[in-house]
Amino acid sequence: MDDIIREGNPTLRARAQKVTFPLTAEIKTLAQEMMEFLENSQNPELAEKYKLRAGVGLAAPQVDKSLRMTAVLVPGEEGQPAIFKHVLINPTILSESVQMIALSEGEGCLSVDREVPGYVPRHDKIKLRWYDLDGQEHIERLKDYPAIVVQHEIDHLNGILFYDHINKDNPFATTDDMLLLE
Ligand SMILES: Cc1nc(NNC(=O)[C@H](CC2CCCC2)CN(O)CO)c(F)c(N2CCN3CCOC[C@@H]3C2)n1
Ligand code: NI
Repeated sequence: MDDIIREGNPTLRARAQKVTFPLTAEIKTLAQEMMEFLENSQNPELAEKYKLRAGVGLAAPQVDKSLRMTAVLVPGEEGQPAIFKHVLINPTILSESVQMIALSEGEGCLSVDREVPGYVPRHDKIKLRWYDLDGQEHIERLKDYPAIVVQHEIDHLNGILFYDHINKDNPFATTDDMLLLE
């Protein structure tokens, strides 16, 4: 897994390019490496051994590839299958709920080496369309945690970082109907 780029690298603020099919071998390899990184980062032994920060998502721009591709690995309970494990190519949010939600702990980012406290308001439900490595179209409705992760990743494809959404005047401001996810 090549190095993850940090704030200041212009690639993080660029709009990533759509991926064209058929995928090159290079892009297929990149997709596999991104998912492998997430798997390793969620394995306590490997994360320790390779000094990896844990991740549930990784977007291609974070490894300096300005492509509309992201790997997402939202684990299930111990020993259960993952809740959402996909490489999303050219993902699009087709619709989004009025209902907003935020992680009560705020968010972090593997490309941001500092704590930025505050709620990151996101849509609680999204209807997501993406293409898989074989070019097959998928459409799924996501809610709560998986929806939050996917929105964080799609933001990266549009040059948006999580703290862009934090209220400058009151980082922990909540609208009365905003859900908080523990
Ligand atoms: C919420 C969380 N964020 C972790 N890190 N940040 C990330 O993933 C960034 C993306 C997430 C930040 C908020 C929404 C998306 C990476 N990003 O920058 C990509 O754009 C975690 F690591 C984590 N978990 C819970 C599940 N646990 C399973 C066992 O292994 C440890 C793992 C820890 N939950
Ligand atoms: Ni991130």
